[in-house]
Amino acid sequence: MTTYDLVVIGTGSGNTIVNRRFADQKVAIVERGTFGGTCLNFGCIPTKMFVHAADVAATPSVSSRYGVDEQLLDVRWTDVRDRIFGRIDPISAGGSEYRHHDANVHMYDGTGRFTGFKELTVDNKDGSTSVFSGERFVIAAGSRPIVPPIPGLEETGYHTSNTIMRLDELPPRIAIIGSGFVAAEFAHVFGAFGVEVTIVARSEELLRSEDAEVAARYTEIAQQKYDVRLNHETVHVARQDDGTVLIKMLHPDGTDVLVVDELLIAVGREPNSDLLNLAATGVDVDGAGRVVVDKYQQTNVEGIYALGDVTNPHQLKHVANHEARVVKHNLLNPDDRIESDHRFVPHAVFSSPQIASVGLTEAQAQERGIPYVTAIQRYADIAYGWAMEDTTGFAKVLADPTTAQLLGCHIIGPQAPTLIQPVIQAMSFGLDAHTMARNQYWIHPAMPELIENALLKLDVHPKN
Ligand SMILES: Cc1cc2nc3c(=O)[nH]c(=O)nc-3n(C[C@H](O)[C@H](O)[C@H](O)COP(=O)(O)OP(=O)(O)OC[C@H]3O[C@@H](n4cnc5c(N)ncnc54)[C@H](O)[C@@H]3O)c2cc1C
Ligand SMILES: NC(=O)c1ccc[n+]([C@@H]2O[C@H](COP(=O)([O-])OP(=O)(O)OC[C@H]3O[C@@H](n4cnc5c(N)ncnc54)[C@H](O)[C@@H]3O)[C@@H](O)[C@H]2O)c1
Repeated sequence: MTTYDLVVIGTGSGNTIVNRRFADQKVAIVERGTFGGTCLNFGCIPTKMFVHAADVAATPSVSSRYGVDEQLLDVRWTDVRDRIFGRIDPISAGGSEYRHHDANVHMYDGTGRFTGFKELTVDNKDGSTSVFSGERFVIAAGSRPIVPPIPGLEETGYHTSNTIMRLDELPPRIAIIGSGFVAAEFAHVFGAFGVEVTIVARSEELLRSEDAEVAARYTEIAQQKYDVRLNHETVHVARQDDGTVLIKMLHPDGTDVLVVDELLIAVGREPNSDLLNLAATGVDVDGAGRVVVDKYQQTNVEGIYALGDVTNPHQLKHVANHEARVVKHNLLNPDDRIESDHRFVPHAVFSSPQIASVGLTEAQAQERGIPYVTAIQRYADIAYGWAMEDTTGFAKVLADPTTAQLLGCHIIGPQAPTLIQPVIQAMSFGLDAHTMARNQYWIHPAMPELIENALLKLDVHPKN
């Protein structure tokens, strides 16, 4: 049986590990789906390309406020779609091609599963089976959309984020079941393109894992743009004779029905660990199916590392990339390993409006008994936000009252994912709010004044 020095399962962030520094090693890479993984093919990149097109499509709806009258004439969906995938698909194909001709790498196109200690069997797409072993492994198998057990769903047919971006035409109406990242981003995309969007949420609020004030503000704004059904549990779906989809929902006051043309399921993602038969090699998973790793990203089996959505609860590309860098270093420097850093993991939702967050929410600070003060700065009260006539956006910061160390930041409004970056930097390097606000210039009248003013408002009293 062939033994590889290194076996990587999954070509998302896992693929970034194998570079020239592994040229003297015999490497196997295994991929069951589209080369390049979720972010490139089904996630971050195409969604943000659609979001950008949606932002452009949405401008006429607000431009008159500035004395500029614009009209949205048409959204040529197939052109939008084909421009995006016309740019993405060749990157995936090129990556695959490169790996298939990589001198020290054997690329397996198939599904891998462990069949013994450090032994992998791959069911190749061409119908053949390969069995080999590895000295060391990287499990980078990612996650997949959860499909809830709603009666009628399988027979009716539905989309997930894997398929929705490749629709043949824009539907007149779409229902999105779920109320998290995917729901918020696709509601913006389809809403801006003129589709009637209904969000069906089990919870009483959208984006409920955000800071409460941000979630409340987003929900309020979403209710003005879309048909938002809160506290609605979908109990049945069915395809009608005319091809439309009938959705039946239960809510606290009774039942509700909805008829749409397409259905998007967006209720979270589950790790792909169950495809790997990890018990055969003795790797532990937790109750949520995540591969358990230590601070070096190593599993309980020496030489088997894991990274990304298959192991961490964040399910974000920048986290998968960070972990891939840690794993790469530790594979190359087994006697001088480094630890991954999950202290301040930020995220952004590219919805309308945009949202970004890092650190503790107020509810989390309260639950953990951490003393904090907060300050809120509205976009409307800083020069650029005022110029834009933004009326709904704000930044909220949390800090320790005695040390002024930043504990969290939550922003809803224009440029939120960019505005939050200096706060992530300050938290990562221990820069306190007081020093951050006062000991540097803030360009006037640029949007980061939102952060400067929020920091200045904090009632903090550092001793030095
Ligand atoms: C719609 C959407 C939008 C997103 N937007 C963002 C964003 O804006 N910013 C952000 O930070 N994150 C975003 N994410 C999350 C981000 O895409 C993921 O966190 C990231 O791609 C995870 O990388 P990974 O390497 O862990 O897994 P993946 O990229 O999923 O790679 C895993 C690979 O392993 C393969 N595989 C699985 N099992 C096996 C097996 N048994 N054998 C062989 N191969 C296998 C899979 O086919 C897959 O290609 C988004 C996700 C979605 C769905
Ligand atoms: N901008 C980004 O970084 C970005 C964008 C998209 C996706 N992602 C990643 O992908 C992951 C998956 O996104 P997502 O939106 O599918 O998940 P999510 O975890 O963000 O939200 C899922 C929502 O669905 C609700 N839900 C669960 N079961 C339900 C059911 N049966 N019926 C109705 N609602 C139900 C949950 O309460 C939750 O609010 C995210 O957690 C995120 O990590 C990131």
